[in-house]
Amino acid sequence: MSVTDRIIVPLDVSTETEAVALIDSLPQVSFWKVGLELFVSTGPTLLPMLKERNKRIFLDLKLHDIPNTVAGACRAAARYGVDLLTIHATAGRSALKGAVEAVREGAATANVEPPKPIAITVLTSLNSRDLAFDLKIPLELPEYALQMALLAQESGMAGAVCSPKEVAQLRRVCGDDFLLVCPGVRPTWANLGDQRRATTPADALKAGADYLVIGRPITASEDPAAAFDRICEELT
Ligand SMILES: O=C(O)c1cc(=O)[nH]c(=O)n1[C@@H]1O[C@H](COP(=O)(O)O)[C@@H](O)[C@H]1O
Repeated sequence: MSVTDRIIVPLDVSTETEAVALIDSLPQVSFWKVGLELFVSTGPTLLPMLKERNKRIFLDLKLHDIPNTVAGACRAAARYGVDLLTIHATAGRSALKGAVEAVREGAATANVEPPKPIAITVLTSLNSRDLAFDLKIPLELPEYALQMALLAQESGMAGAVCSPKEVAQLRRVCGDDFLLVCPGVRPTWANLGDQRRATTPADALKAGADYLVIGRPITASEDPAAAFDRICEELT
């Protein structure tokens, strides 16, 4: 897979017009993420357009609820024919196992390929202090991220979303077939924003990430296409 195809760009905007403008300005992007801001604002309206343009779609709904509700949402999301779908690992084993089953059922009713269900381990906006003092989790952050990834793997999930700081360890323990998607990625020339456990794109790929999610360094740039190309050049 080329470096270009390993970068997922999030459509973190709130209108269809802004989303289409971004997609038009970045024809070289093959994998787009539709997340909470756009989905809550516009629903699934952008998905058919992305599919018509042969783009892959990461539907990042970060589902976190009781098993019955997660399964219902997974069944519905799978009908859109998207490629990746996120569920929080902390929804628990039953919800994760149910999600795996539900995406197959939903996709079958729409006669499309099921999305790969992937689990959020620990959001990249959190640091060790947040985990210990606010969330009261008595494990070191990398160990907790690993345990969440293992829970996802045992539940039959296709992969996990993790920080590039933890990806090497997850790759070592979970093996090569477990999909690892890393947001919280920053070129040296970009602002960190609210990301707390970031590395450069090169370090994230070297450490074993399959895909990188890179947003604002590209989308908030005055010239998104130039920023995207610069990241690809730095990776080759
Ligand atoms: O699931 C995600 O994609 C995600 C998980 C996570 O732990 N951290 C994280 O930043 N993300 C998403 O990745 C994108 C990062 O965007 P930037 O910080 O602008 O590069 C956003 O769309 C987030 O919703």
